[in-house]
Amino acid sequence: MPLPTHVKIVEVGPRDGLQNEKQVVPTAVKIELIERLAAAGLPAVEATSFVSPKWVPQMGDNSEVLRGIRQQPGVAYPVLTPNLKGFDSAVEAGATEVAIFGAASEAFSQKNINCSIAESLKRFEPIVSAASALEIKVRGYVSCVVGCPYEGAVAPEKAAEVAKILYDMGCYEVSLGDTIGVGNPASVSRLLEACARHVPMAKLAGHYHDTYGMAVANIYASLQLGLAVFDASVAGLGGCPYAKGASGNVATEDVVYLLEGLGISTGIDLQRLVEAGAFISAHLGRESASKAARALLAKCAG
Ligand SMILES: CC(C)(COP(=O)([O-])OP(=O)([O-])OC[C@H]1O[C@@H](n2cnc3c(N)ncnc32)[C@H](O)[C@@H]1OP(=O)([O-])[O-])[C@@H](O)C(=O)NCCC(=O)NCCSC(=O)C[C@@](C)(O)CC(=O)[O-]
Repeated sequence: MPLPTHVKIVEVGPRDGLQNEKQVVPTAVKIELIERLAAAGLPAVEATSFVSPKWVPQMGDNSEVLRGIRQQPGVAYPVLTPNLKGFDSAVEAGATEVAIFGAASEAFSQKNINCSIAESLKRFEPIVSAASALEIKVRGYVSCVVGCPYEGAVAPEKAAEVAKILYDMGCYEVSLGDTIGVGNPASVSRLLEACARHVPMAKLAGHYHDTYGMAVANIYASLQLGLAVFDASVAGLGGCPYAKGASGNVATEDVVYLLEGLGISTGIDLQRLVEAGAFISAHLGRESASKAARALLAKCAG
């Protein structure tokens, strides 16, 4: 199959990236990061999550963040909503796109959102109905699509089953989360083949963490199967608070560098993206996890 000519990147750094940071990141820094990412050409920047602040304190300023962004036309700013309470707060703060997040592993579902997979799917139904009435788009996530930190390997069919339910429920796209980054091109290809038997490939996205350094290889394997939407996190920020040891998402800069090399358009200005990554890395007081960003910054400096 020929590679896609255009790929959409969903930037998840301000949410998935920052949610695991121990130090409190000021609201103004989060807002500036989101605005820099949108200015770099990202078509979607996941801004925050309306989860319990007891569970994820870093996202406790969700309303201030969402209200504070000077939104650009044509850019989506989705937010995570685990239940109707979160959805209502998100709508009140002006959300026009939300994401619901389930899992392919029972143990992870319990640890992450305190209920079983079946209960979570029941909980999502009223969110999707309410969103549909308000013409709010809903994206779906399935976590632990390759492996779970508590249960080990996850069967591709299990991930596909949950992806199908989310898609049939009304999610416009389902993002497949390799939450702990254990996938490799072979296992991710098996996963995509299983999911594409139930959900059109054009409605799936890849969300690959880079724990074992396989994320870029997994994206390349996914492109070969026709996948054209990928989640990524600027400077490779992140990890999940309920998946110990998992590293950040694949770095957005690395994905853009790969895609540019393959002649695939993204609409993203790599230089401005690298500057956004340098901005948040300087704030966090550490070097970017993106190899492409580090190389480009060194080239500029030298
Ligand atoms: C789902 C809950 C809320 C259940 O948490 P719970 O404790 O079972 O909730 P509850 O319904 O029993 O309510 C308990 C208290 O929480 C409050 N509450 C209830 N809901 C909300 C809300 N939405 N916003 C604010 N407050 C809320 C509620 O009002 C009540 O307050 P109290 O009466 O005790 O004062 C909790 O487990 C939670 O917030 N979990 C979120 C965990 C999380 O954010 N994980 C990271 C995101 S997922 C991820 O990163 C993976 C992904 C998407 O990136 C893809 C991948 O990589 O795989």
